[in-house]
Amino acid sequence: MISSDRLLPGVLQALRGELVVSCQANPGSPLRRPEIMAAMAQAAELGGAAGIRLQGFDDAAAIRAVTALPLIGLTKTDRPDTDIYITPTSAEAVRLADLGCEIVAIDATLRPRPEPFAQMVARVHAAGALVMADISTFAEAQQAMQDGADIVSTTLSGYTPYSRQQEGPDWELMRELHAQQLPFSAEGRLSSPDDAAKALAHGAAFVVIGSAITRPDVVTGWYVNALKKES
Ligand SMILES: CC(=O)N[C@H](C=O)[C@@H](O)[C@H](O)[C@H](O)COP(=O)(O)O
Repeated sequence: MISSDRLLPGVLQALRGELVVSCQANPGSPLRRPEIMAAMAQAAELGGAAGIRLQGFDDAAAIRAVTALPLIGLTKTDRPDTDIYITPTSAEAVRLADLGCEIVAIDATLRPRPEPFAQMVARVHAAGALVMADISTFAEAQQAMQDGADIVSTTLSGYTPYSRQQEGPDWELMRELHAQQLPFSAEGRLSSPDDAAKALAHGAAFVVIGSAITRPDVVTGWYVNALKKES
C-alpha cells in the first residue's frame, strides 16, 4: 500500500514507492569526502535507488556531477544561536537548489529559528526546487504543510527532546500522518529491507535509508554491540 495522496508535485511523483539513499558520512568518518559520497551515490543508483539525499555544498556538486537522479539536498550547520541544524537559512537552501538539488530538506521543527519556515519555502520555490520538511511530531508536519512544504519526512523524530524517543522507526508518527493524508517520506532508523517495505505499508510515499546502507562505521558498531551482549 502506497500513500493515498495523489498530489505529490513534480519530481516527488518519480519517487513514489521508491528508495532514496542518504549518502552522508558523519564528521570524523574517513568516508567524509565528496568523491567518496559521489561513489556511494553511484553505487546506490546501481542498486536501484531512485533518489539521493546528501548534505553540504561540496557533496551536492560532486554527486550532481555523477548522477541524474533527483537529489534531496541539505546542510547541517551547528549554530550557537539555534537548535535548528538542518538547512537553517534560505541562503543555504537556495544555494543547494542552484547546485542542482531538485528538493531541499529543511528542519521544520517548532523550535526558535533564525528564519520563518514559510519564508524559506517561498524562497526555495522561487529558486525552482521543492521543499521536504524534516519534522519530529505530527503537529510539526501539519504546520509545515500549512506553510507550503511539498512533503514532510519523519527524519527528526527522536532527535528533538519532546518527540518520541525510541531505537527504531517512529511507526506511530507514520500512522498519524497517513490517517490525516499528509504526504510523507519515512526516514530515520529504518535498518532493513523489511523496515523499508513496512514503511510503504504505513502509507509512506517513499523511503529514505541512510546509515544502514552508507555508514559502514555505524553498521559495524551495531554488530560489535550485538556480540558484546552475547559475550
Ligand atoms: C537526525 C539527522 O540528522 N538525520 C540526518 C538527516 O539527513 C542523517 O544523518 C540521517 O542519516 C538520515 O536522516 C537517514 O536516517 P538513517 O541514517 O537513520 O537511516
